[in-house]
Amino acid sequence: MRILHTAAQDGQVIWQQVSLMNLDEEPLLDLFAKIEDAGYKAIVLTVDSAGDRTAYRSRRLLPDTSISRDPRYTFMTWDYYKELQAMTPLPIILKGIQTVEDAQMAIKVGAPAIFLSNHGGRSLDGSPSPMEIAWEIYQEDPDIFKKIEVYADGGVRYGTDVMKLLALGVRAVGLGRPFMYANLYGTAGISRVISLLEREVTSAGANLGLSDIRDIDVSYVSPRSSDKIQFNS
Ligand SMILES: Cc1cc2nc3c(=O)[nH]c(=O)nc-3n(C[C@H](O)[C@H](O)[C@H](O)COP(=O)(O)O)c2cc1C
Repeated sequence: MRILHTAAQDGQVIWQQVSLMNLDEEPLLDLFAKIEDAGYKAIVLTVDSAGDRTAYRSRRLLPDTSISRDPRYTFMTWDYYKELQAMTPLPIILKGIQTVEDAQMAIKVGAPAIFLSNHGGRSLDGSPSPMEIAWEIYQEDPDIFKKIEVYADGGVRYGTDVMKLLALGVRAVGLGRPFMYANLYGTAGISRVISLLEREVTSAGANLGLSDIRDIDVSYVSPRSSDKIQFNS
């Protein structure tokens, strides 16, 4: 944890993801104190994934490394979230929000931000992608995007995925496996992913007639069917 933070560039904001499984290793207050001391700016708490991860494809190829989740996951409630938030001055961002109702509850309990995520589909096959969740939120309660910071990850592969999520009101997106796979080529691989994405986002923005990415809004996208979104051009 400390090593990662030491590697951060000046001004780079780093968050620490935690699962309740970490409780097996150390008491929560100690864990939170370590995260605070190391200089992280937020804690990202995984609130779903109560069961074992499924990781379907790797299970067919690799030895079974599944671990039973801590049974305390079943006690993950909104009240428990409030207790956790009271233990640290750092904002605790809820990761794994998949419905408009849970996004509304997050606002109600005063969460600073939420992460729409299905963990890249590794936890529960068939769970909605962040694009589908963001679209559901936009249709049913678009003010959510104004009331709370909404981030998203899972299946973001192209610049156009980034743009569609931002158009719906998501503030920032995350990518998992593209960076993991690129890391096989070390710094060069990571730089390549960043430059590809940068180019894709820039050219999608230009083709949409945007001069500043901050001007993107929902008028730039429309539904093709209930679960697919296309650009308006
Ligand atoms: C090997 C691997 C391990 C992961 N471990 C965790 C984890 O411990 N906790 C968590 O919240 N998400 C975990 N994730 C999910 C990522 O944080 C992220 O949500 C996901 O990879 C985003 O989807 P993408 O890979 O399609 O971009 C893991 C993902 C991968 C590929």
